[in-house]
Amino acid sequence: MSNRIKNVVEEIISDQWATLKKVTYSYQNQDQSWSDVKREVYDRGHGACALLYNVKKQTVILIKQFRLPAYLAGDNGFLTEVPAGIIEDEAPEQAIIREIEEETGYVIPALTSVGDVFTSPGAVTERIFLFIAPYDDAQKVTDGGGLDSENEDIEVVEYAFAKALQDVKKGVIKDAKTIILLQHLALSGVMKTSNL
Ligand SMILES: Nc1nc2c(ncn2[C@@H]2O[C@H](COP(=O)(O)OP(=O)(O)O[C@H]3O[C@H](CO)[C@@H](O)[C@H](O)[C@@H]3O)[C@@H](O)[C@H]2O)c(=O)[nH]1
Ligand SMILES: [Mg+2]
Repeated sequence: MSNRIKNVVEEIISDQWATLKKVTYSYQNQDQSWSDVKREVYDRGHGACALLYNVKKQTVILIKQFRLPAYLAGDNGFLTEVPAGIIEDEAPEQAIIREIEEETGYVIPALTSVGDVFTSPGAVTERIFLFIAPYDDAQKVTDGGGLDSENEDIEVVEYAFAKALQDVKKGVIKDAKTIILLQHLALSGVMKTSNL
């Protein structure tokens, strides 16, 4: 906690599926003076996501689903992403193991953590925990596709890794966590990037 922040007062504006708060606080500027600041903050918890890769096939598993906020922002709304989900009362790795199975149909017993990021720190409290893991065909146990009870309609796509990187370059893949993980995998040297 910074001693440049004090008198934090939170007021809940909306508390339905997630929470929207109005927060006031005193902030000490670089010149030591104090300002009173007011901000709106959206809290929908934290998330976890994972990039599944197969070195032998040079492929990755991505999913495509409709994202209303992206649609409202002018996109067609159908985003290609890594599987991801909201962390409930559990460790990030446990959350992503469950989400991978629900969304892609793969059972992945263990993953490697590659850190965590704030997705939109000016407005949203969310921290996303990033993972990678190898997969093979034998680990696919169901079709995946998400939960009907949550109106999820997810298409699972096995992508050539080189095509995924080209789609990042072309701006076809626009989701930040997905781009971070694809670029991480490219930099890690685990997959071939020589033809790019
Ligand atoms: N009823 C209701 N359901 C909602 C609402 N907002 C989202 N949902 C549903 O709640 C479910 C959440 O699915 P998860 O798989 O757990 O989360 P996610 O949306 O994939 O979130 C992941 O990706 C996000 C986008 O990058 C990340 O923000 C998040 O941290 C996580 O990584 C989805 O079915 C979604 O439609 C809402 O306002 N009301
Ligand atoms: Mg999800």
